[in-house]
Amino acid sequence: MTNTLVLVRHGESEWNRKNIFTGIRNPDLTDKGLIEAVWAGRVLKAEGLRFDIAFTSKLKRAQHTLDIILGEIGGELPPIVEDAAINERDYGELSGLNKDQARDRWGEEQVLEWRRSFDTPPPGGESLKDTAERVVPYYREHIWPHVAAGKNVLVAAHGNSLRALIMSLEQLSSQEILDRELATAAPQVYRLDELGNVAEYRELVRSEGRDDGI
Ligand SMILES: O=C(O)[C@@H](CO)OP(=O)(O)O
Repeated sequence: MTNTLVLVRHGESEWNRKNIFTGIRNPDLTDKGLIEAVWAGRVLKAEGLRFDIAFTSKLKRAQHTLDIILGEIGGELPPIVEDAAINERDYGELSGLNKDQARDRWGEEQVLEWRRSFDTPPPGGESLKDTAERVVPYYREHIWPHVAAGKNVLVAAHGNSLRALIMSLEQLSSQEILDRELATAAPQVYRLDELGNVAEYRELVRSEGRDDGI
């Protein structure tokens, strides 16, 4: 038996648009982010997927994305669990700063290391490793049991909290996760075996200029 777990990063946020480090700050979606979330809901519906339970963070860009997706899929709403354990990685002192200005101040290499290294936290913030240390135990205790019980589970969260989870699911090395980028609102569809190993993985990606309503 394989069970379905879908991970989706929130749609474009106001701070993604402005190129600002966000972390656990709380901007909402842009108009484009809203449309992306609608697209994600429609494409999941077109796949014939319905969800028995959904998880999201305490941040409104992820919650709003989830609400839109579930609304597009329609039918009875599944229970929704909100937990700070799957919040975005805390960017510490970088939160609220423009990414280009941060590069001017600290240099390209330093900023890239804070953004994409595995275990170097930005000042006052969390590394991807720190993020994994809260996301993965939460997944094992609270999310996986539903998948294991044969339920379809949707998780709407954030670029880095999901990268931390994907690293564990796909058993990627700290080197391999560095290049893994998640597009906004592109559902990552996993079929997991009874041990939680990935039996099948597909990313549903938007192609620009589609005119079929999806
Ligand atoms: O600002 C953030 O919180 C994240 C996600 O958008 O940025 P980065 O791409 O640097 O991980």
